[in-house]
Amino acid sequence: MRPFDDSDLSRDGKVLILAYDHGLEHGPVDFEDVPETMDPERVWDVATHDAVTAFAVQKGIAEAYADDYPDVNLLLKLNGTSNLWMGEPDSAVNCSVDYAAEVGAGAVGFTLYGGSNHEVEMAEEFRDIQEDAREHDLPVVMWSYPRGQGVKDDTSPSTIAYAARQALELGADIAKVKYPGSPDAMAHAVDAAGPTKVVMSGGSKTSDEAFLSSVKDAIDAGAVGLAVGRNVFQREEPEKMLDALEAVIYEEASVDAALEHL
Ligand SMILES: O=P(O)(O)OC[C@H]1O[C@](O)(COP(=O)(O)O)[C@@H](O)[C@@H]1O
Repeated sequence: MRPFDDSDLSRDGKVLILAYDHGLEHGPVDFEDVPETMDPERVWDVATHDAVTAFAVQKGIAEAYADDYPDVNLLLKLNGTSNLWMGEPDSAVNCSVDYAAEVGAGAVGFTLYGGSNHEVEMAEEFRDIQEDAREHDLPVVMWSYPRGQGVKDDTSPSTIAYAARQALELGADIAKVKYPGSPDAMAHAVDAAGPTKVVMSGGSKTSDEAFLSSVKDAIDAGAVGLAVGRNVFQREEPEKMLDALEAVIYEEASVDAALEHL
């Protein structure tokens, strides 16, 4: 397993990945609340905040802007699907690890839909990516999202523990999982992941307090941090939410103290 240290994805052993692949995964509808976020440059600017340890984007967004943001740690997502796809969950590999390294990535990301009819092919694709990433010494983040025919409840404690374990078994350095609803269930997922670190997925935009409380619970349960998109960039003042997350994730602040940043 690749050493998890302060040189790449983490700050003081903690992680805050700002995700901005929504234009592909969900479409421009995700930018309607704050229309300026349609412009990738606006969100690259947000990603320069000290709290952000990596910025997750697709290849096209990386190619167009990465050179202008040398201080942003680029996490290149290597597969993705649009919401227009109506089949069983699947995600097309659209970038190689070699090309990610060429574009300047400090880490790579891959979505695996465990339980989908396409799980076998996706796991095989991940094998190549994981081994190529080792060659390049790039950490691998798995968006481990059980989904599809084999999955009844994609956020149940047992499903999320399985998602975390699947990331370990297949060789990911970090498992990005949905919050399973309680600190105990998150702690169980963290146990299941063993040496693979766990980050919580942000999800759709919620109230400041509900969102920060779930982040706090996840950190207290042993998650190393968060991979978040909408709960940051769909706010009018995303930097203030990053200030609040910085307090919760790196400074062990209470939710009430963090809320003062907003
Ligand atoms: O597949 P879903 O659940 O719609 O969400 C996928 C999105 O969620 C993320 O994993 C995290 O972003 P959010 O914090 O906005 O949920 C993105 O990288 C991705 O675009």
